[in-house]
Amino acid sequence: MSQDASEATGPRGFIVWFTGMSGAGKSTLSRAIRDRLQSTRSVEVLDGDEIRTFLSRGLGFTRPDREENIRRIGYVARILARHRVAVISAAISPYRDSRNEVRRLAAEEGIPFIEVYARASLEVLVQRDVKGLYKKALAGEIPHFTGISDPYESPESPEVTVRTDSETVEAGVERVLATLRARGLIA
Ligand SMILES: Nc1ncnc2c1ncn2[C@@H]1O[C@H](COP(=O)(O)OS(=O)(=O)O)[C@@H](OP(=O)(O)O)[C@H]1O
Ligand SMILES: Nc1ncnc2c1ncn2[C@@H]1O[C@H](COP(=O)(O)OP(=O)(O)O)[C@@H](O)[C@H]1O
Repeated sequence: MSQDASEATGPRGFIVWFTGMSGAGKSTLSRAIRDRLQSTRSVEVLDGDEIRTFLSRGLGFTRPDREENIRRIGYVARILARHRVAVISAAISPYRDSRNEVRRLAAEEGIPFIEVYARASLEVLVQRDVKGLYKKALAGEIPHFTGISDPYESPESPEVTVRTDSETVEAGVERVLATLRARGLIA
């Protein structure tokens, strides 16, 4: 049986939900935010790569598979947030409907949900090519590659947009933290 979260004490949980294309900076910003918060509270990063190894193994990159991946991450995020963890999700989550569904389910439980759009131009992403995937995708070697051979639906009204092609990591982190502070979620 699960513990009644209302019996626990400490700051309330919330979900910071990153979205953005591969190489946009979701992992970098998530880890930096975790580093800033972890001395004062419980915090967990749900990183795309790790999730796909342990929770969503076997899922690919078709729309139904990505939707299932996001549904699972959202489920775990809500469980953690219920127990007062600051949850940071760093999956691409390219579909607006999937993100909005996670937001809706969080809202049903009164869990604050902060959508953060990690945004950079395709030109910069291709220049960065952190994992060498853009080169392959542009050569037609990766079907369903987000932004090249698969859609990316940018958020319509994210709580925060971080332009990682023109802002420093530190500035992006500060803006996310400022939003959390303004909502009374962190000190
Ligand atoms: N076809 C295709 N499209 C996009 N990304 C691909 C693809 N194939 C492999 N990868 C690698 O998988 C990481 C994205 O997985 P996610 O779980 O975040 O994707 S999703 O949210 O389910 O859409 C993504 O990681 P990040 O670069 O950290 O975003 C890629 O490294
Ligand atoms: N302002 C910034 N914010 C985040 N990442 C940045 C920024 N400027 C440059 N980068 C670099 O861009 C890359 C982003 O990679 P990563 O965080 O793995 O992206 P993602 O998780 O979205 O795939 C890293 O090499 C990071 O150092």
